[in-house]
Amino acid sequence: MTVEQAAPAPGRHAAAGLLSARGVTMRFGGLVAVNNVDYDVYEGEIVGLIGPNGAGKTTFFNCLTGMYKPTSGTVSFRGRPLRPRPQAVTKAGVARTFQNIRLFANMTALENVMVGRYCRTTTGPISAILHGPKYRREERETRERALELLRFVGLERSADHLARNLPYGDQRRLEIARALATDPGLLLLDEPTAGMNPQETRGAMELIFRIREQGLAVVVIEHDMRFIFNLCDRVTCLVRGEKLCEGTPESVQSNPRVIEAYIGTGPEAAEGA
Ligand SMILES: Nc1ncnc2c1ncn2[C@@H]1O[C@H](COP(=O)(O)OP(=O)(O)OP(=O)(O)O)[C@@H](O)[C@H]1O
Repeated sequence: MTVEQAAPAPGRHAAAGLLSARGVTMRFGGLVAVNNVDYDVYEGEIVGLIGPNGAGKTTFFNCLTGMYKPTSGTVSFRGRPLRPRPQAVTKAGVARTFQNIRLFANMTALENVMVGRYCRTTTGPISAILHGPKYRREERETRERALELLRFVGLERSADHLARNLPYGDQRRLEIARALATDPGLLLLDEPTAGMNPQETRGAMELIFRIREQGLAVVVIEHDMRFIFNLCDRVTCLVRGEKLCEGTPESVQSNPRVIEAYIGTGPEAAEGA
């Protein structure tokens, strides 16, 4: 498959790449879910990853975040190779949310965000067990930061509510707050508006813009094309595990190969594209 690649907007990519994937391939037995994908994300941009069902988007996210060890290829972040282990990737500064929300259902919203924060705390096991001064200070700071993040995503009033009792859209926001608690430089969102009503979707877009204002880069997988094209600086389209094209929302939206890839996957997608 030939990849059509739009030239980057002048000046936009003068900065060094934040995340860089080269030749990433993921096979499941005989199925090649991701095939030799090169991918770059630059500081402070919002990029979209689109493609019909089964195109390999989530598998690619899993390769970027250490959930899967790619069959071949490399991923680096801030110029350093990323070890394909979720914890190592999080510590390096890449956070993600999941297509199917993965919160601790029986913990409060605040506790969920605090859990995200623990990858940045340094209290050793002895101090934690004895609740020593260092533990208490870190616990207080963790709590304050978690509250700040709940405010940032608009959930401050739900801090003490159990995650499972939150409305669906709020659960998605909570997942984002928990991801932000790890202090990432790059946030990967897998279908952040799935199941949301139009008002919640507008809220999610506004939240992603505010996350970028904090200096983060964001990659978004979405089936809602209007959302993607209104939100993103750049869009990449995957089809059958391969990169079909990449460029500005306008160029991708009007690309006949993208439209063709969506036709046959359902009227909704074709209409959206
Ligand atoms: N763990 C796995 N084992 C075997 N096959 C898998 C596995 N995960 C994904 N696949 C297959 O890899 C292909 C890509 O799936 P993936 O979920 O990455 O696509 P997607 O673009 O995210 O799809 P969707 O938009 O429907 O979420 C599909 O054919 C899927 O069935």
